[in-house]
Amino acid sequence: MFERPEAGGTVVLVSLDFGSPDYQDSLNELVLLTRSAGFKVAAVVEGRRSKPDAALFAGSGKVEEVAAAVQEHGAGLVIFNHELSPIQERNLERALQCRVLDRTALILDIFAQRARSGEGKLQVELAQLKHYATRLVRGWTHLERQRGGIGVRGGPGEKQIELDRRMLANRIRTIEAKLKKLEQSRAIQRRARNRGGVLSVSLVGYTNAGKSTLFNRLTRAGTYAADQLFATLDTTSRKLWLPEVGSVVLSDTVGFITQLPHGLVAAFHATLEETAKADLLLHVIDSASPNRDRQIEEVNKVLAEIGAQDVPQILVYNKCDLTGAAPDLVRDEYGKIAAVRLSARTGEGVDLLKQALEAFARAKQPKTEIQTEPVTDGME
Ligand SMILES: Nc1nc2c(ncn2[C@@H]2O[C@H](COP(=O)(O)OP(=O)(O)OP(=O)(O)O)[C@@H](O)[C@H]2O)c(=O)[nH]1
Ligand SMILES: [Mg+2]
Repeated sequence: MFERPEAGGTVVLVSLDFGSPDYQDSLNELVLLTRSAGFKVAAVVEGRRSKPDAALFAGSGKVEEVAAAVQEHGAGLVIFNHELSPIQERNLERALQCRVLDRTALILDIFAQRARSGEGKLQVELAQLKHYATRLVRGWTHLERQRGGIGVRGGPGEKQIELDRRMLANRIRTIEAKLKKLEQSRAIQRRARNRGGVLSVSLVGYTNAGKSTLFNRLTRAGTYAADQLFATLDTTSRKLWLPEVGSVVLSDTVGFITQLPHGLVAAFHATLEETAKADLLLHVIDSASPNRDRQIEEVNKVLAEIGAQDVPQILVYNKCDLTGAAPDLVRDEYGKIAAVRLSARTGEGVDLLKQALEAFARAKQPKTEIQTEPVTDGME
């Protein structure tokens, strides 16, 4: 009904507090997401409710307040910090006379802008189609009810929607088949690498933690690093050479975020599976973020969802230039390196991380290959 707003366009954000302790964090994150998508935030309309309104999500007084803000700032888009039902979205667009997006659609929009590789683009398209398909189906049952039940057939609207649904379903199947093929060829590559005994290390972490900056630091590759959420969408892998160990395959991955839409997690499953099969995860943390601990938890939750909870982790407390803490290396009670504090931006502490990788690789080598000294894991 409304055109997709231009990047750089002005938007009004709407965020309602239903009493969740994470409310302020999720609002701050929405502002960052909106900027990352290339929009300017003109106003934030906030409110408090016990539960969403069935028709408009917000109360009608709140919707009037939003409409006034849209008018005042000449906004072309309103973004809700929540999931809207298709009906709420439609009612709101009618009431506000402008395009309305929910949080999921905003994240999908960012993903669509960022995907670079063929596979990444297919994954995003799949997530978008699935998002759209549920809307169409729900819209359809809604129409059906208006027409007086399932018995009434043959209206032109229904035929069109039925056709759209079939086309969508076909496209979804085609994409899924293509993704499956890509996944298989990646599995073959992975097997070849494993046979060669090459260690695989994945950088994981919350979006904006500094994974790509660290990846570049370690490999000197020109991966897109930016102060945006979801700057990286495709898994990039490069070989890194460590003096005592030889080659290591290092992968940069998509960042995690709270309330990542479910369809998206599924869509990126194939890419994230790489992560689950790595020998070691470098869990990169923005130690300067006020939400540091919540973000660590969230990342571990997603790792568990993709079956990577048992892959060994080294925590990388990044951005130590901002916190003022000196680079450092922390061992656990068994002498294994558990965490490294560094700054990917200035490079201080990156040598410690290389040491940690070397120590991990040495400990992981099959015992038969070790001739001179037994593996002690640094235990004494
Ligand atoms: N001060 C400081 N800034 C850093 C450091 N590392 C990264 N940054 C900045 O943090 C922002 C995010 O960095 P990225 O490397 O793109 O983060 P990412 O984890 O790859 O983010 P996504 O790809 O969006 O998940 C950029 O503006 C970086 O310049 C650091 O050690 N110190
Ligand atoms: Mg990145």
